[in-house]
Amino acid sequence: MTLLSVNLNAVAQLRNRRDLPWPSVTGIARVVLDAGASGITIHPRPDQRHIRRTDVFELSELLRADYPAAEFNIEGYPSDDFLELIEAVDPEQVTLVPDDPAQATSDHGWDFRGEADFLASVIGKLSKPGRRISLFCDPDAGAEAVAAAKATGADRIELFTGPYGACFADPATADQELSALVQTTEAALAIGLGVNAGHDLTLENLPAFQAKVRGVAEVSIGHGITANALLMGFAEAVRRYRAVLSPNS
Ligand SMILES: CC(=O)[C@@H](O)[C@H](O)COP(=O)(O)O
Ligand SMILES: NCC(=O)COP(=O)(O)O
Repeated sequence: MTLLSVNLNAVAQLRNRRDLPWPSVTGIARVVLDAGASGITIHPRPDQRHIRRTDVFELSELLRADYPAAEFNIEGYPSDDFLELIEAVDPEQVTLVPDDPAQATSDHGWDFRGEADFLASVIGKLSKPGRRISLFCDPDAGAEAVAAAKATGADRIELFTGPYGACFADPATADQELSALVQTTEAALAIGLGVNAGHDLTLENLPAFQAKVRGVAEVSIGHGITANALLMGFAEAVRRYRAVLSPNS
């Protein structure tokens, strides 16, 4: 079974359009956990364009108080501020991503060999019982790279599925991407490194991914699931507004 962690970055970004508290990030967290998601993912970025520092603490309190079995997964570049946030919030999973502060979104995995000493030192600081460390990983990283990832002390890699999502409409290219993802996954699992996956996974591209890339422990999905939720929810919202405007029609 592959667990679903719902990324709430997009919900926070929608909320941030106005100086208003809705859509509520903790409110949507409740909805997705009540619906069976196994955890919540956030990627607080330095400019707080979506998840704000206050969201991180509010989500942590919610999970601790009402959803103790849910996993809190915090993603980000291991800056001093990020490490201090992790220390304060103490999530079950930390996913380290090699993003620079100005980056629009995550678009590549770590260079495990080039950054080996840095990653080992960060993981040494972050590791503790009950916390998992995952490293964002290029889909075609291959066996040598995942061995280097394992040597840093990480528990898992997170496969960057953006390139697969981007080429899904072209079956031949998507098949090549899936083969690369399978090879990287098998190499990781063979040496005892767990595998997560995420970025641009959708209801359309997830079935083929799930059928071919076996052994993935968790997927984190945000943008696609938020788009689906809007589409699936707009009709009911319109009906309710119309009922207020024309109660007897
Ligand atoms: C690490 C990763 O895969 C990203 O999907 C990230 O969490 C998304 O960040 P944005 O929501 O800021 O694009
Ligand atoms: N780690 C990937 C993630 O959390 C969600 O990415 P996306 O579905 O918003 O592209």
